[in-house]
Amino acid sequence: MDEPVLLTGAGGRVGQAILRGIGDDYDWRLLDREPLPAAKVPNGVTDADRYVADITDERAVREAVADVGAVIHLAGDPRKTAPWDSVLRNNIDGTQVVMRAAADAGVEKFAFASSNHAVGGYETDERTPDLYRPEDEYRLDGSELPRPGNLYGVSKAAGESLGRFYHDEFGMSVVCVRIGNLTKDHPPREYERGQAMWLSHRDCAHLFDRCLRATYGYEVVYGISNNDRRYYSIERACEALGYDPADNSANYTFEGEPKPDRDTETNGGRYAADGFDADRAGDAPPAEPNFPADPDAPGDDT
Ligand SMILES: NC(=O)C1=CN([C@@H]2O[C@H](COP(=O)(O)OP(=O)(O)OC[C@H]3O[C@@H](n4cnc5c(N)ncnc54)[C@H](O)[C@@H]3O)[C@@H](O)[C@H]2O)C=CC1
Ligand SMILES: O=C1O[C@H](COP(=O)(O)O)[C@@H](O)[C@H](O)[C@H]1O
Repeated sequence: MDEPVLLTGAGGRVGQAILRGIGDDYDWRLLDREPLPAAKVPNGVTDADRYVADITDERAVREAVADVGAVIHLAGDPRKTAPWDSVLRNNIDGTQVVMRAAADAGVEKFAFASSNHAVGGYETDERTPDLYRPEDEYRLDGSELPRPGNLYGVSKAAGESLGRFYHDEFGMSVVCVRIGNLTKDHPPREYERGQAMWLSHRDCAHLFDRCLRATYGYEVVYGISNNDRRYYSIERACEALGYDPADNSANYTFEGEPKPDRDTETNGGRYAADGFDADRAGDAPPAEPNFPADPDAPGDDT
């Protein structure tokens, strides 16, 4: 892609996993409502390419999106316990502002960070916990209707719908990635559900790289690693995007330790050059988070 790529929510966990992996492969515009410290910014990204703005600020978003070829839209409230007023503003209204501005600017490709919680309602009492185990053959493949288990999931389903609209009515290529559970260096510890939907940092960066390079119309795919435990199919991501994940939560013990003789080497450090600090890039969010802490959020694994 010759034109710049706008990454919203660049300072967060997913944004940093992406920048750590493919930070020097694109000309980035980084947008976040929090200023990004140098350690979170790849080399070569100038001050002019960094936007401290809220995604509900239409004017700022239109400025950031001008002349970009693609958008990776991550900014929003990621808490599964997020209240309606927050997801309405940050996730639904914010996504509408970013998608509308992108469509008006003639952006070619738009990758939207959807979530497993858009389909959490399929995890019924009858299906769980078997669903989370390697022997279970039940699969969601992205063609099913959303079935949110919380208001956060509702907001992600709304984002997917906005994407459908901006594809059908404006011709923008849109891919909605229902991200599983991103953690760094090892799958979520002692958490069957999390291990079934683990997305490693390197697979995350690779998947969004494919979203920028592949040719597609409108897609809904699952963003998880190649886990033996899984109830989300990665087939569509492989077929439509050329996704080829490297990691599998089965290569780790239930406690999250690498199993001997398994390939668990992560690709940390590729971008450890001046300024951008790869060792810090994937760390948990800053001590003062944007949103009050999610009581159910995993500890320090992100
Ligand atoms: N981390 C995960 O495992 C998963 C994440 N997701 C989605 O991926 C996206 C990123 O998630 P994380 O990186 O984990 O969250 P995060 O909270 O670490 O990062 C979000 C970033 O967006 C920024 N932001 C939030 N609201 C904003 C607004 N109104 N305007 C401008 N910037 C804003 C924050 O400052 C923060 O830097 C979210 O949309 C989340 O729902 C979906 C599924 C799983
Ligand atoms: O959408 C999200 O999902 C992940 C995984 O969900 P969980 O129910 O296993 O915690 C979550 O960690 C992340 O914060 C959220 O944005």
